[in-house]
Amino acid sequence: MTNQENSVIVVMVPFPAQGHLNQLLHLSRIILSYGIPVHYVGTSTHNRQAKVRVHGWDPVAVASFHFHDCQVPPFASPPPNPNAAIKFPSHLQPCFDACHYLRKPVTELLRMLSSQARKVVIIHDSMMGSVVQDVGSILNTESYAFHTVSAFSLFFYLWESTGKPQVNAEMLGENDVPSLEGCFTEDFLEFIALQHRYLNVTSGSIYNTSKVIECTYVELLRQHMKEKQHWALGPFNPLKVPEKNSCGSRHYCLEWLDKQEMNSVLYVSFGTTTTMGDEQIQELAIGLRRSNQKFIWVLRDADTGDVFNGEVRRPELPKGYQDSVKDKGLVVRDWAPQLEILAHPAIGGFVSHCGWNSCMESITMGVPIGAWPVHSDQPRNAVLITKLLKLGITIKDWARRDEVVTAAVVEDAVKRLMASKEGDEIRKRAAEVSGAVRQSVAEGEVYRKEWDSFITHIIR
Ligand SMILES: O=c1ccn([C@@H]2O[C@H](COP(=O)(O)OP(=O)(O)O[C@H]3O[C@H](CO)[C@@H](O)[C@H](O)[C@H]3O)[C@@H](O)[C@H]2O)c(=O)[nH]1
Repeated sequence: MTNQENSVIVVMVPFPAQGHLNQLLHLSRIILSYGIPVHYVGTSTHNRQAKVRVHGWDPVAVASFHFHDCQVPPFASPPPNPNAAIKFPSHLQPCFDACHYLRKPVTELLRMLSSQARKVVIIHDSMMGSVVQDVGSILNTESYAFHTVSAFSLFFYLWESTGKPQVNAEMLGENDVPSLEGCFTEDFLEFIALQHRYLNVTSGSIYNTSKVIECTYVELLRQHMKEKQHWALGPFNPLKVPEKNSCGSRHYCLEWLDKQEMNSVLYVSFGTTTTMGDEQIQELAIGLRRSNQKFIWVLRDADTGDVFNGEVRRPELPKGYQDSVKDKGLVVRDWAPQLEILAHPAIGGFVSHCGWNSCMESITMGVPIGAWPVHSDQPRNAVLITKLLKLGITIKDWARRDEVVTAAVVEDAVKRLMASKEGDEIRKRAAEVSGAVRQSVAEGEVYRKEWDSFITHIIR
């Protein structure tokens, strides 16, 4: 056998939305560090999106992955609706539905790779089950589902959808778990159910979480799916970010942060799938100003299905706002280097929608969260962060999700988080938990053990 025929290769099949593309790209970097070649498969648009938005490590490193650009028929890429009753980004559904066309090219690629290697290991987003449904018919292949959400929210989703079977462990926090009402559109719930039907053909499940923070829920998932192997391989995001990018430059907001005192700046960002209505933007703007705290606010609409084409709405701020917060606040309208911002010592708090990437990035960087969930798994992540891990406070109460969060609520919450004894205590705890997660990455500790077990398993 040649070296190549004797080799194991990994193929990543991500779901085409930033919070998903990003996690499998981070995972690719770690797998490559074990000397295992990584192939990353998607539409040309989404591969390009993943590459241009690499964060926390040198984008030049992506040249080491094999990207496969698949062609799919053009899909509609409408703008988001800021006034929709359910805030789930339903404008992305045509893009999600277009994944259907990836089944054929992905199967062809897997057949081709399986003839060249001893084993092909497919790691696919759990939302891409239908795309990799032919894996069972291809020699030398095995597949693993990657779940992009917290073990906490995934466990409760699976547990509820299978009629709440008896579990052995104590059900920590069950009474605090909000229902899924208002979290998804019907179309997307159907989409999830369809994709989950293919989970039974996978050999195991991978999570971007750490046992340091979610041991109970990883264990509950293990009990719930006893026939599968489970690995908590997070955090995927780097723990140490480079000072400068490969061109030697830094984003202007990092330069601004350099001039601020430690823990003195609040970071406000709602990820890539949130679009706020004008009234909510006005209230948030006024509340931030009245809090009298320094802030960086990333004010963008949700991504569209194709982020490189189409009109982008520029949400309106109150008249003269930017001048009125000069020296105190920065409003960033474009892509912000979030991981680098959270890693900066001047950041002392994060107003977040609680997307799982943002939660993991904030936890690893030791930044407490003001939780403002908007849709999907976010209300449950908010409970995990505020009630179970005690790493933040609630800003938007999910029970009152249909109401605008007023400037007075924003002002009060920002002061609590940034300028109160309560905030200082949560910051101290956030630093301790971040330290424990970092410690877990050391030789012989829990993160290494999970990785050693996973790599030994896939190269066997
Ligand atoms: O200007 C920006 C905006 C975002 N980000 C990054 O984009 C990612 C956003 O991911 P996340 O925080 O998870 O939010 P969403 O984009 O909303 O993620 C979707 O996907 C996640 C994973 O499934 C879910 O947990 C969320 O609820 C879902 O909305 C993070 O890595 C951020 O660091 C930037 O770097 N700069």
